[in-house]
Amino acid sequence: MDILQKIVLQKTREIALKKSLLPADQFEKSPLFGKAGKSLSSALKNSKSGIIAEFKRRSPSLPKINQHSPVDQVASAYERAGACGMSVLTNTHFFGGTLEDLLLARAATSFPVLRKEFIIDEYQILEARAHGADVILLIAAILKPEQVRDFTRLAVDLGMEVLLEVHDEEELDRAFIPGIQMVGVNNRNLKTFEVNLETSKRIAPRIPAEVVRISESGISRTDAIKELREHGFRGFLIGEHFMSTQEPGGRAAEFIKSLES
Ligand SMILES: O=C(O)c1ccccc1NCC(=O)[C@H](O)[C@H](O)COP(=O)(O)O
Repeated sequence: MDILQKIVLQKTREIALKKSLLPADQFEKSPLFGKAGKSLSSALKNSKSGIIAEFKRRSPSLPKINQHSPVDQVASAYERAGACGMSVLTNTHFFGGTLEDLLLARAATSFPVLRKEFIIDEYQILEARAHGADVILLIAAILKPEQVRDFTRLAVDLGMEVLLEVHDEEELDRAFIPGIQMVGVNNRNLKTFEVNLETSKRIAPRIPAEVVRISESGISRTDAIKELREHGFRGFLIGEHFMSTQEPGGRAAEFIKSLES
């Protein structure tokens, strides 16, 4: 079983339990539920940096990244640093994140916030909105095309945007549908955990021109961003490079400043 299969198995059990404890209609009671979401795709189109900074405590490829930095402080420091949005891992079992992290990041900032989760059920989309997400991630590798279509429709109806994540051309061709605002190419091979930015460059020409291109994972050099921009990328999702210090916001600020020079 590969890591995505393991994650999906665990998520399936978790969602069944959650549904029995808290029915989905309860999410409508959240004060955040009816609020209009903030557009990450517009922020990226108008941004100089294009940086989406991630809050990530640990991961299957790196068991200890940052156990101590408080999410609200990191979130506001990322915003001050000039990031145009933030990604919050809410997956507890494999990444040590929580839905409370998402709420705290939302409350501490006014830029768009992405819920980074392995979404396999509409329940999680309602949950995302109730906890202040502006964007959800849909991972092509774990979804059928009809799920991508239905989940996109629901997210858009709730005022959110969708970032469709792909690892190769086949996933893109199978899962992309008009209405998706952003496509993210994940440079991490989830079978070996190796990262290779060539993956983004190879897939870029296949992404429809009107869609915002985001390169995800393994980015730690400003030169890499300059190269990826030449391939039409407008967004750059960075987790480990910022979080593997006690001052993630400070590292993001330095990085963004050196991008501008
Ligand atoms: O990061 C992992 O080990 C991982 C393993 C299995 C599924 C997803 C995984 N990562 C999620 C992400 O997409 C990254 O957190 C994100 O792109 C940032 O990557 P990085 O800058 O390399 O931390």
